[in-house]
Amino acid sequence: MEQLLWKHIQNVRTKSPLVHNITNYVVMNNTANALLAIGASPIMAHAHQEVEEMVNICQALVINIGTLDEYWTVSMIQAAKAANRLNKPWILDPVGAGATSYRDTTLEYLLSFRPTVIRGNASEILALAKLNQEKTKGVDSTAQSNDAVQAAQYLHKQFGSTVCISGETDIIVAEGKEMRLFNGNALMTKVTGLGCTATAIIGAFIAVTENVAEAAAAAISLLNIACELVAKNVEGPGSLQMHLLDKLYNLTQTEFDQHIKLSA
Ligand SMILES: Nc1ncnc2c1ncn2[C@@H]1O[C@H](COP(=O)(O)OP(=O)(O)O)[C@@H](O)[C@H]1O
Ligand SMILES: Cc1ncsc1CCOP(=O)(O)O
Ligand SMILES: [Mg+2]
Repeated sequence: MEQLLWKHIQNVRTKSPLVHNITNYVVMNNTANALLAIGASPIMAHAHQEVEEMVNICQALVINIGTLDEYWTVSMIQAAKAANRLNKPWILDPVGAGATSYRDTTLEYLLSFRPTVIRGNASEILALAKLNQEKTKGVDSTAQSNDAVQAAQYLHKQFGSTVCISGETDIIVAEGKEMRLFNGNALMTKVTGLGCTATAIIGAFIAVTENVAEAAAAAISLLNIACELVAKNVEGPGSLQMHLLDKLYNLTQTEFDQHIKLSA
């Protein structure tokens, strides 16, 4: 499995897929840079006049509802609809699901276009499956990944999506499959947008990888091993964020093989 995942990483580096992102103001620059660092080609575009055409030329679409507003919601729906019609792989990041009814209504509509992958923290996955009535605190999780496995299975059954629950352990739920990934570093929770970065990177991997669960596992392992290695030599979140781009860019197969921890 580990060798297979490294092959997917190399594939992204050589094929350089065009990844269309409709994401939030907080992370736009960071996620574009992370996509470039792993070898993909990002484009951020949300104008109603061009969204459908953009989905047509890209190899994958990323929709992230972090800083929703009326105009962007329409862009997201146009894009998700087009991806579904054109059979393009697309990933949904339900940032802050359950925090407000506006987010939930928008997410309900987006889910109807059957995202290839859904990636969120445990609170968001729980809210999305409407299995808990508690309010999400905001964009950060108040639950553990394990608590959301049933919710992820429900979402998979309902929408056919591969579901990635992020946290200290990342869990990937797909058809008859549950993978657990144990890389990463707690300092990652102190840098905004690393969940969004995970989502964008998965977007690049589903563009070039047929097996969606493997694509997600390769993407998450790449990000988390890079952070883990960088975290050893940094003083705090600021330098983690900066050095992460370098490590995403130059991570070697030896480093990957020596550090990857998963159960498939
Ligand atoms: N306590 C932790 N230890 C190691 N890695 C973590 C931890 N918490 C989150 N991560 C990693 O940080 C990234 C973002 O996850 P998370 O914080 O759950 O997302 P979000 O930012 O959307 O809430 C994921 O790649 C995840 O594996
Ligand atoms: C803080 C914040 N507010 C709206 S979007 C956003 C970024 C959330 O990023 P992540 O979910 O990756 O931590
Ligand atoms: Mg998030």
